[in-house]
Amino acid sequence: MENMERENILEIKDLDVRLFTERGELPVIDRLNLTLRAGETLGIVGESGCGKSMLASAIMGLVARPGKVTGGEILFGRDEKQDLTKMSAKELRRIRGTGISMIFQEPMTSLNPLMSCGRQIVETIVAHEKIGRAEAKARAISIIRSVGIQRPEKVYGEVPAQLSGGMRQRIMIAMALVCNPELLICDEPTTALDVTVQAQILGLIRRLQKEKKTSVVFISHDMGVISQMADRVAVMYAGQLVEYAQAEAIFTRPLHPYTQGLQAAIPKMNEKKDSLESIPGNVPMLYELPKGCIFSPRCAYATDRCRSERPQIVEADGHRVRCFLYEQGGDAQRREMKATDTSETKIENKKKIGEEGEG
Ligand SMILES: Nc1ncnc2c1ncn2[C@@H]1O[C@H](COP(=O)(O)OP(=O)(O)OP(=O)(O)O)[C@@H](O)[C@H]1O
Repeated sequence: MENMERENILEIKDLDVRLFTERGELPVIDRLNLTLRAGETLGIVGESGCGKSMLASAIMGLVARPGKVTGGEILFGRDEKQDLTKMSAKELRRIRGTGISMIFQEPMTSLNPLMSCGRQIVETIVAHEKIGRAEAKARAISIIRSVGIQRPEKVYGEVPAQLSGGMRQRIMIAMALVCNPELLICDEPTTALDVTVQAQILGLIRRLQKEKKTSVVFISHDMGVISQMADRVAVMYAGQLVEYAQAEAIFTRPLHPYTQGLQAAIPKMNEKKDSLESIPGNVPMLYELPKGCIFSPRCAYATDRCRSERPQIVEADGHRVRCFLYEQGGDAQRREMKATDTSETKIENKKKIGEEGEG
């Protein structure tokens, strides 16, 4: 299989990030292990507060107080990997833009409202490359065109406020990709957009990723969106990895009860509800994590053991999953009952991928 031959571009090993607060040291990311293969998309999914954005910050070297990386490694690169957690601020600045770049939910947080879109792209290029301004301008116009904007010369001279939300997101994608980074991190890039524009932007990211062979970490709370983007999926819950597998496996046979709940909520996600109707309750606060399995208070299958003991990650059916149901010698019947086939949901979601167009 082609996938098996690909090298890793990112290896996260035993990553620990803590928040140093008045309530003590809180494990916002707890011994996380993940890998991303070059050219693939790793989807990170979980409800609000699960630590997804903190993970993005850790990869970008942007964890700020009260947060701190307290352990583990984030190895980045093809042949000789460098540990991003050990880099100086100067080295990280160099890597951001050319090695790794990021797009956010709200383009206005990273675009300068006073500077024309074209000029912002030119400034990004000249900050990272030895290149004349005329050449940088030609490249800026070309990348504006390549993100599906039909009048690039006009948009070049416009400030972000003159553009629609979808167009602004396209400009942010252009800025993120103009220096051909190896890795693109997308943190909820379409959450603020309406469904049609969302489909166009997802299509655009997929097309550019294929053309440029970029590796992508794609973060979303929405399993429907993840199903359209990811080759491999990591499900996070309150700072812990609870399931990790090929997307196909996650969507056809989700193992963890939390993943199954996220899956069941797909049709309701677009209603922007704060909680999942299919899973009662909320993600626990980091200062009051349950003693046993952190998902046990919301889990229909929780036993006394789940409420008193923390499960470790186990390999089951080609997945990694953090649940006692899938331990060697675990309850085979319950296991069978849980791993329901949800391939129909997946097929429905594949159908949602929209045509690209200016939005
Ligand atoms: N500066 C901070 N001070 C205190 N708590 C924080 C801080 N930053 C993050 N947290 C807490 O860390 C946890 C993880 O936050 P994070 O933003 O990474 O989650 P998320 O899954 O990305 O959710 P969202 O989609 O809402 O951003 C949350 O419980 C959040 O309240």
